[in-house]
Amino acid sequence: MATTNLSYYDKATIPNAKNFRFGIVVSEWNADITDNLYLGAKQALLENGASESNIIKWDVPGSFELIYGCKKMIETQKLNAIIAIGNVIQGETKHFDFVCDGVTQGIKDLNIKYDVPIIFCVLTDNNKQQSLDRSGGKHGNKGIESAIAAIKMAALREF
Ligand SMILES: Nc1c(NC[C@H](O)[C@H](O)[C@H](O)CO)[nH]c(=O)[nH]c1=O
Ligand SMILES: CC(=O)[C@@H](O)COP(=O)(O)O
Repeated sequence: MATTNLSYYDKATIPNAKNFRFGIVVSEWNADITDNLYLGAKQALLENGASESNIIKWDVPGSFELIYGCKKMIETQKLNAIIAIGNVIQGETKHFDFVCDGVTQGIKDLNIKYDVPIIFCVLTDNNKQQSLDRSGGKHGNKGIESAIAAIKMAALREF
């Protein structure tokens, strides 16, 4: 089993985020899951020095819209890193595959095109329980993991 605890990190190894400005784009699909991912990410940013006023949150309808939301945020806001938050759960059809692949490729492309790191905080799960387990459940909160990645990448971007 590849899953590790998504929330554990050594605070002593994390750069201070006090001078960084973060964007968080959150999908409204499966909002009970994405809200917990967002709260985990925001709390981790604040615990590592970020100011509440330096965390900009936008909502989009679904994970596929994370692509445009992140693009627009980069083009209109002065940010050090962005966290893209979504939760895609397998349904009856292949739509899951296309949404997951589309948002993955889209966010990858934005990371190549622009000089603002976008962290992939999209849970792509077989069922709801897997989503619950990874948004504050037995496997931790991927929002926390993503916030730490955002801080580290914002620091790397300063080089
Ligand atoms: N089924 C899920 C979706 N589907 C909606 C798409 O993301 C998109 O909003 C729609 O195709 C219109 O462009 N989105 C999720 O985030 N999670 C799902 O489980
Ligand atoms: C993963 C999704 O996009 C979701 O809408 C799948 O629903 P379904 O495949 O049952 O239509």
